[in-house]
Amino acid sequence: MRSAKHFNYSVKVLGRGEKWSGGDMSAPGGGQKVRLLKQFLGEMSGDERVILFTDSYDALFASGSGELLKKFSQAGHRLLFSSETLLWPHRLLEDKHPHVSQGNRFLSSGGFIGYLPNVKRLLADWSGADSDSDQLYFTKLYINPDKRKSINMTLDSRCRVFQTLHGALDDVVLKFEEGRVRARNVLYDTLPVIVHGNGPTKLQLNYLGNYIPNTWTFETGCTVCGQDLLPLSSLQVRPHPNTICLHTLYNNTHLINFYFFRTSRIVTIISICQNCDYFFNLDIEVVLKNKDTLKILIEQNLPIVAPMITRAGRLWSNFWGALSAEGYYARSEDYVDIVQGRRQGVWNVPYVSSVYLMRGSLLRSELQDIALYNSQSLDPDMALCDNIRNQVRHSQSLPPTPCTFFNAPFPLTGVFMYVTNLQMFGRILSTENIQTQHLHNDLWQIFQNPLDWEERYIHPNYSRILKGQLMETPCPDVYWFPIFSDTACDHLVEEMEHFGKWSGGGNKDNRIQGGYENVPTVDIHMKQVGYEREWHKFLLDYVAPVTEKMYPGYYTQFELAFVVRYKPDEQPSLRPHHDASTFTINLALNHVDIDFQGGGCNFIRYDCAITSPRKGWALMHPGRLTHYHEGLPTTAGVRYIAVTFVDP
Ligand SMILES: O=C(O)CCC(=O)C(=O)O
Ligand SMILES: [Fe+2]
Repeated sequence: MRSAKHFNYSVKVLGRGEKWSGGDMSAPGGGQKVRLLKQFLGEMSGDERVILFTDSYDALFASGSGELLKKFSQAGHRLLFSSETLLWPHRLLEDKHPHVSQGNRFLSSGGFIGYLPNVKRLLADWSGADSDSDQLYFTKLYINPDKRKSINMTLDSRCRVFQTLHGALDDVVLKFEEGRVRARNVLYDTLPVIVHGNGPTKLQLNYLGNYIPNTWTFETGCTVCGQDLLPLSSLQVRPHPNTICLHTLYNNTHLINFYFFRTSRIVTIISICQNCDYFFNLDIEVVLKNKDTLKILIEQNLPIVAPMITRAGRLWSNFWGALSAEGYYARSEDYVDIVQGRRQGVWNVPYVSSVYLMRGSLLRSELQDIALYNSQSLDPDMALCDNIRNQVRHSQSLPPTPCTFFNAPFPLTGVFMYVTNLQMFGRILSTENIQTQHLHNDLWQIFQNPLDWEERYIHPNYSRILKGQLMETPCPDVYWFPIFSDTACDHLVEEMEHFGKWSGGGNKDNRIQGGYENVPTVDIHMKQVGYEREWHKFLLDYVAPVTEKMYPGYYTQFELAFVVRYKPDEQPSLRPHHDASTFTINLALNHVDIDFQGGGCNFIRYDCAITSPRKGWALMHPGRLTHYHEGLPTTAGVRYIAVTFVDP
């Protein structure tokens, strides 16, 4: 309808509101269309009147009536039929088909254009049942030389007017023209006027419909995305729509619950959605960054719409642009452009997951009687989309229009699913290799979900350091900069306390090479809690850029990293010493005056002490020779630091 309106076709829909009894594509049928058309044309007169008939729910217009009539007249016959590559329902009739010099040899009943008297002649002999095959009826007339001649019919073999997609998927591509898009048949080098997604090609038609005739073009972007919006202000009955959110937002500490939530959703959705306006599904692996997401989705006013979210820096997203023959993921030609935002719009796609808004009314009508997430063979998300694609969408009633064009109903219209990338909405977490054995498992997520890790654990002012701001030099060649967030400090301390195997602070230490520690502290090595790889990654990604600024030429290859605990009644201080390092990173994990009294690091040669260490800030200083140093006594509370010896 959108494409018809675009070209100002006036549309008469035949059989609207009537029960369809013409079959469901699983077997020959369609006779109802012929009966309806014959009935309708009975009252019509005019020898030079041209009638275009097309199937309706799976067709779209790529050009206007001027081109249509011109091509019809060029065909040199009074009735022009759509053609297709496949012969059905009776393959034995093949020999009877006239040969064509180029193009499809077989008739397709889904579309034709002709003068009224010829169309009437075509329909004159019909006395079949609604469930009889229209395809067979028309085909028999066509292969009968006398009938063919008297009706003066021919086939549009090279798809100049009608493009059927079944059997021709590889031959039809999008052709972008200035401000408009057409389909191009690359086999016959033609630009069809009507594209018909006959047979199992509905998803391909949806794909083409995302562009044709001007839905999205390079010049205009999306031209329909702002149409038929539902302003939130129009929802006046209740101040807030009765949206149901089954899943909590990712809270960073309970990644693993994702699995639990997934199964619970399948059970609860059916019982909970009795009278909601919308069903909003939000899986636990979704990180929404756009606080207007729900508003935007509601306003988009579509049966099912998902905000596009992606895995940071990857091509992974929560939609598929195409399906493979087996119903699994396939990459559409535009997938990468959509994921990377080079094409922005609201896209009709065969699969969405993780986060989407569904109209509540859908659950009470089209989707009422099905177990949404159930399937014999598919996982719950795929089952949902499969079920949705295969449901009937009750079309909205259209105003009556003058009848120059005909159209027929069909049963399986499918509920459309859309994904919008008009705005940035958020990300999907990677849920692979989730560690569960630690107290703060998210600390370990630096590899899997680096962006989320950074947001949570890196100091908000860290980026200013890289811009050359905020760096302090409290003592000669000692640099001081923010790096860890409060949460990072807390989690690391809590993780260590949870682990609990603090060293005794004695010289004997079989955790290190040689088994002897010259300057022992009460500590736990990163390695002991399985955090060595992650700590190294943290050093590489966040410390090395600072190091390379201050001490150029040194890579961060750490020898030893550990968390030290100072307590008045345990080990309160550390005697003057050199570190076993070229330089050292000394990261304060808690607050002086709040968590402890005293403490700090004193550089003896310079008589320079940092006595007010800041939580989350790191000291970076040479380890030997010039920077002989000591840990000052902690007089109350507990002081924690994370120390890394770097020795490239
Ligand atoms: O207490 C401090 O800040 C100094 C710690 C230290 O020098 C070390 O652990 O090697
Ligand atoms: Fe030291």
